[in-house]
Amino acid sequence: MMSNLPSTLCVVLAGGLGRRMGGGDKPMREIGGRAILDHVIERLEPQCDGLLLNANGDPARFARFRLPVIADPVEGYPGPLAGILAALEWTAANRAGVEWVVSAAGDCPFLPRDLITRLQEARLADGADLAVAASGGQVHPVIGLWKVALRDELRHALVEEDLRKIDRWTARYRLATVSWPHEPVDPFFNANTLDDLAEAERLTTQAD
Ligand SMILES: Nc1nc2c(ncn2[C@@H]2O[C@H](COP(=O)(O)OP(=O)(O)OP(=O)(O)O)[C@@H](O)[C@H]2O)c(=O)[nH]1
Ligand SMILES: [Mg+2]
Repeated sequence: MMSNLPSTLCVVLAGGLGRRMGGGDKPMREIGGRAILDHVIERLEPQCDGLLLNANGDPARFARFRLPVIADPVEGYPGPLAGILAALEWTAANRAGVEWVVSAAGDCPFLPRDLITRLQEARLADGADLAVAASGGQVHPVIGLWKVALRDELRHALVEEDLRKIDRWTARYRLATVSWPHEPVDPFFNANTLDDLAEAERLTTQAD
């Protein structure tokens, strides 16, 4: 990262089933002639010290992105916390010294270009363990800054306690919340349905 903030990896969460869109990989759906994942990578790559892709099934379908593809380390599609756990455990095993991971959803084509800086700065300013993003008065806990050292506690919560909701896990820690303006385009707009894809196509001309 081009600052004096701590080294931070980024994980793109693409581990969901995309049921509201009829299944398949939402990040591979196209907007403006490119996969949503291309938009996500273009926005995140300059901000971080390495990108990971969390996805289940055959990693070969993502080969052209040339990213490490890491599967959920727990079975049964328990939700985005599984992808966050995958990233924290991968980072601990493969990138010694990196203490922070930012997660972003793979269906968000307009992510802020200052996402990591602002999450890290808020976390430091508040003396927090974690930070999450918000816009338009809504918190988006899938987009957050996570401490690698909390991986065992997260694994315990997921596996032993069957905890699923991100909010229920973050409530256990000191949490910073960082808001972004949602005009002209909500940077956390996410494409969940085919109608959302059409909406994203319209918004792409207005996004920065
Ligand atoms: N690793 C992992 N990520 C998940 C899981 N479920 C959802 N996600 C991710 O969490 C983010 C937000 O989830 P949704 O927008 O609901 O995506 P989804 O679950 O694929 O879609 P629906 O089935 O329509 O709800 C997306 O980036 C998903 O890829 C899961 O079980 N494992
Ligand atoms: Mg979504």
